Amino acid sequence: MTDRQAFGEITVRVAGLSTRRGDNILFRGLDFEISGGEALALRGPNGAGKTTLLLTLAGLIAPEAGQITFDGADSEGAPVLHFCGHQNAVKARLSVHENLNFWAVLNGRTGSAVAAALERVGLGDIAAIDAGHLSAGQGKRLALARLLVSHRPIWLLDEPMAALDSAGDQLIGALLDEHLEGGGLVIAATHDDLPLGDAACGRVLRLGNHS
Ligand SMILES: Nc1ncnc2c1ncn2[C@@H]1O[C@H](COP(=O)(O)OP(=O)(O)OP(=O)(O)O)[C@@H](O)[C@H]1O
Repeated sequence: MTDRQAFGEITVRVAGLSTRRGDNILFRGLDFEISGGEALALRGPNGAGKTTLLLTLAGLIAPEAGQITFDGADSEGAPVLHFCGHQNAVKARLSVHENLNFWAVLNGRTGSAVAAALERVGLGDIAAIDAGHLSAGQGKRLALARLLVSHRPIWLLDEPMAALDSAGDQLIGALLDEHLEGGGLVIAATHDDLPLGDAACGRVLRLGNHS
């Protein structure tokens, strides 16, 4: 582990994974492996199963068959992953600061302070307003700030660049690069290229018949 690494070695191994939604098996016999320092972009047409795969990896949908293992995960059972869905999980009547503080309490204050995380994502000046007033891109920035307040090595991100402006794309690129440099890993459903730096290890997994 180098000085820059925040996490120990971790590998996600997926073997023979099949997941059903309704009557349809969306993917069958899926095998892949991803380790700390790598980012895997899930690509494919609408309905291909990208979100479903993220939900399955997060343990929110039971697979039809196959195994998912997190090698190197803390044997004490400390949470290893963040799941950021395409809905931002924002409570409209709480302030921006209160929303993020809720997640810090729930997930553990193992990363940046709430105020620092809000500054980092560009919401420091509007921390006191009700989150219901946020624009779509600001809501996405608030969701991304959750990644910063609790240190977890595995980030599962659904459309992380959705609604972000070009500065927001640069922000997510910087956050991803730092996370990978620290030994974390990222699996992201996306229709666009992840804005990774040149040094980052980006891979692509295509889902669906038309990809
Ligand atoms: N609860 C459900 N019951 C039945 N089918 C479902 C359910 N949830 C999702 N599906 C179907 O599963 C398929 C995969 O959906 P999913 O959201 O994983 O696709 P996606 O690749 O993320 O798509 P997009 O690019 O549009 O976000 C879709 O055809 C969807 O209609």
